Amino acid sequence: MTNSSRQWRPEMTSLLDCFGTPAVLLRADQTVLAANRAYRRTYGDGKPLQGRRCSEVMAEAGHDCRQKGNHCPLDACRHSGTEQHVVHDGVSGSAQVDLYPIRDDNAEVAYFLELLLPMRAEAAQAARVMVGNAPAWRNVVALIRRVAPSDAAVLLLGESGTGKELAAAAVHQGSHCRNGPFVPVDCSGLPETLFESELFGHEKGAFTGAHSRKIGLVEAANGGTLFLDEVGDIPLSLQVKLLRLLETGQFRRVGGVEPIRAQFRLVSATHRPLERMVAEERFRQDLYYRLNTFPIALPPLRERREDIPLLAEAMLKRLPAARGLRLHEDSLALLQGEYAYPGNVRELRNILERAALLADGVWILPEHLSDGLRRAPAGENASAAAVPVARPPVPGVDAIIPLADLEAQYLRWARGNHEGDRRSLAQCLGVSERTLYRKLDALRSHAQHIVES
Ligand SMILES: Nc1ncnc2c1ncn2[C@@H]1O[C@H](COP(=O)(O)OP(=O)(O)OP(=O)(O)O)[C@@H](O)[C@H]1O
Repeated sequence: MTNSSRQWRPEMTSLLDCFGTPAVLLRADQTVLAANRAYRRTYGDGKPLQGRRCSEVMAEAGHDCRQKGNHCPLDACRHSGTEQHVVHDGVSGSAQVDLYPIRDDNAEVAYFLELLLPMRAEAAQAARVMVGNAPAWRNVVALIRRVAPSDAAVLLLGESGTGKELAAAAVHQGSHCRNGPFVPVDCSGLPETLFESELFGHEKGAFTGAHSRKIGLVEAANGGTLFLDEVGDIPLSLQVKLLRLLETGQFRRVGGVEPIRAQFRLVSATHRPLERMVAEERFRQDLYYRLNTFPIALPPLRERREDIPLLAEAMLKRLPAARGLRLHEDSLALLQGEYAYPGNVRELRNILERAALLADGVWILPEHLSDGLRRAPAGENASAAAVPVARPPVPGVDAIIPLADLEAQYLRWARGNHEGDRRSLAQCLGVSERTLYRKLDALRSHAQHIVES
């Protein structure tokens, strides 16, 4: 089915009107096929928008997606054929953009359904830093959104580097304490002798060296969120003191007599198997129940490999050492390969940081990646990545390959990187639109053949 046969039908608009938030049906070349009332009101000044490109409509409404460096979910969806969820910034606020491919009888993507959900600034900020599109990760984000506005104690469970602190900050941002402080406490780094005074503070002269009164972390978290990181590392002897605080909401500074009241949202995290520790009597059961009102398990990176391109892209943008570096497709294949990432997302960030320092040119190449990664087999699904990966327009100059292969590679690159529609791409390539369709069709059936064989 071609774009021209995918015509507007009245039921499309009426179907979209079932959504309360702005919703629009798009063709692959970004033209609007149908838009609901909320979309027309918010972005179109109430005018009909059919046939116009969504990026133009958004730009006129002050949401210039491209200029602001927002990631285009339609491009990503066209490449991957899978739904996309991103956060876009505009002059009048941020919105979560959900994009779904709608398939025809032949399972070909016929249209794209885009839903825009306006977001509070804090929630948008949290979502932006919590990169990921894999179902397991989206589930984490959905649970955070659900629990954040409540008072429930959240327990984040997951291996080191899976994003527990990031998730704790997102709970804080989405809670009614968001204007208060977010106070992380690394429970594994506190020697037993210091635990009480760090947590509860001390009075002047409470012990040798206590030259002045000190406010503890619990008091500092008053009106905000107390994040107990590595809570499974608290020794048994101190667990009872923490339990008392959580049960009474009160504590005493070391050397003090006055009980002090503190109100805070409690979020804890651990990589330890707390349930087993309770069974082995290494962790108090009553404290476990206090902490564990709402558990959220964070998946290890090896169980959400499809997020590696997105994460890598986001990290390369943030790393000062990356200075516009691009990830070569062979490097991405290695990153998405069989490597187990024991250090999870933190390890991925470290790998990219090191690679950025080693790379001289524009590309991060396989030789810039760590040895452990290079020993693991490369992933087969790298080219089906959710994000269009920057790749050189022609293969390495030191290789002579069949012209037909070169043309196919170049076409794939041109299709992924050209900003305009098919007609303008055909013009740039110096061929007719029909020829371009024929060549792209041949590419598609070749890819299909590879998938099926
Ligand atoms: N989904 C994500 N999107 C973007 N960055 C992430 C994501 N998950 C983790 N990171 C980054 O990975 C690093 C480690 O994350 P974080 O400190 O939250 O992990 P953690 O589970 O608390 O680790 P630990 O248990 O060792 O304290 C941070 O730099 C964080 O910004």
